Amino acid sequence: MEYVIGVDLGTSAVKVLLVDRHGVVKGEWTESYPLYQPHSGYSEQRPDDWVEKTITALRRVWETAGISPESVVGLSFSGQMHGLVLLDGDGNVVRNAILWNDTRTTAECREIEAKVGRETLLSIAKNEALEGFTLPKLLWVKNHEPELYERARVFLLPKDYVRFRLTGHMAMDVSDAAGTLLLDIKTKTWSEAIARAVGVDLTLCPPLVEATAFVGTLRPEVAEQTGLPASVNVFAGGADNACGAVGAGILAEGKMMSSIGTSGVVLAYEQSGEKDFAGRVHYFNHAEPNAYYIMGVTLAAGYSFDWWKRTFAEDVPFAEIVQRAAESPIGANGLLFTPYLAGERTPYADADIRGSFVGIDSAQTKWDFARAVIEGITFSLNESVEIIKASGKTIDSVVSIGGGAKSAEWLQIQADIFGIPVEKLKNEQGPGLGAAMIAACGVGWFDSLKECADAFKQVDSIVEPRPDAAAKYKELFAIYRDVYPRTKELAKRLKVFRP
Ligand SMILES: Nc1ncnc2c1ncn2[C@@H]1O[C@H](COP(=O)(O)OP(=O)(O)O)[C@@H](O)[C@H]1O
Ligand SMILES: O=C(CO)[C@@H](O)[C@H](O)COP(=O)(O)O
Repeated sequence: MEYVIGVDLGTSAVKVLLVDRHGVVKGEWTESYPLYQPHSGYSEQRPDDWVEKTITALRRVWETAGISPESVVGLSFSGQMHGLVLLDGDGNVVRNAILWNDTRTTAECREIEAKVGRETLLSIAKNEALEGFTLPKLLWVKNHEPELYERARVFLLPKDYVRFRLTGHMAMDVSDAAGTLLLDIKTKTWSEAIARAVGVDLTLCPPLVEATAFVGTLRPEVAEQTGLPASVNVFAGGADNACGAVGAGILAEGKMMSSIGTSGVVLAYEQSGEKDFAGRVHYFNHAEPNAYYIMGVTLAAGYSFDWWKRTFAEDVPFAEIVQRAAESPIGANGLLFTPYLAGERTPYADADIRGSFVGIDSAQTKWDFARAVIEGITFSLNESVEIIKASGKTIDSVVSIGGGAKSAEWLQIQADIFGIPVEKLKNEQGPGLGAAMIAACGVGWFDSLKECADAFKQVDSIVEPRPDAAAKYKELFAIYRDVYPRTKELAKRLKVFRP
């Protein structure tokens, strides 16, 4: 039997999957690493932690599966998007990576809008200047750490850096480059117009490859450390949401995915790169060549759930929290939560907003608060569902992946709030499965990602929305939507009191 490996470099951990020709996950290994948040709105990681933990996971995944490493024929990647990794001329990291959920770069976003022009930016990069994207981070380093900026010779994104360290191949895949604000989405080339307008030297931008491209094999020392054969075929891989979409079979019009990871994402397939969504949604190149997707992002989805668990129920497993929360009624006995713990992107591009509990009553319990957090995260995702529906797409079902897909109770809440049937997959493994599928196609098991998805994707169940619940959530969603406009100025005034 032959196997492929999918490496998902997430925000909370690197997750490595060993997958056979039938799409069966024969092994998995996860290694976590720290997130550094020295100030409110700051979010950094050490790129060498990613490399160290990925190498450990690559060895443990085949060892614990009890297979011969010689039977691994292909490997690819998915990774957290936008994170800035700056390298010097020797390929050494010059500073910690500034991540996708870091919101320190509001001034740089205004600088990009002033120098490039919002309409020009939207026509080329197809996305608004948002704090989470890479170019604002690059300009922040140029503005605030000029000596580090001077040392930098190239920038990479998280998974591309790990792949560079494992193979020696320096490149960035297009689906991830789409989230930098420097890529011309239609031509899939670095935009000279944007770079020149903001004063960034295009030589900082690495070569571009498609997510499906063969990029080489493992460095001998990496083969030694991982126990994998140096001859393993390595394929570029894609952005985590593009790979999540591949794994969920979002490879045709009308398909939509809901992913509750550290971030929350609602994503829909888009065949054309020529449309104009006026920046209301993210608009990125897909991991499938010459395809695209649109998506809305809740910055603190699983991150809000993590925060609540860490603060109020540290020793209670996630699954038990969700079960206890499900015992609270719809609407959590009159309690609403907004998940703006790290600012927000969709539908409010607001780095200063922070979360709220509204309606706190002395009769409410800890589990009402847990339910309010779960409902608030899902209401936020529903804002993106509504935007995608309003863009004219006909969506007949949504595939749920990530932490929110791990429990029947949260799947039901998604169906009731979205008002759309929710597909639960048998082998839901998030973006890592999409990365494995890229490798499976690359080694010739399938002729296309669509053919692979048809073979690998297995629907376990479809959760239907319950009319009575959906009606109650429609009322609650209207109240939820009133919270942002009524708290955004308060959040700005509270900013001076934040750490
Ligand atoms: N059993 C569970 N039920 C609900 N949510 C969960 C469960 N396990 C983990 N989570 C949530 O899922 C998130 C992790 O999802 P994952 O896709 O692995 O994250 P990432 O890719 O961002 O590292 C965590 O933030 C956590 O809040
Ligand atoms: O910023 C985005 C997408 O624009 C996030 O989706 C990141 O890509 C992080 O993903 P997770 O760690 O939540 O999977």
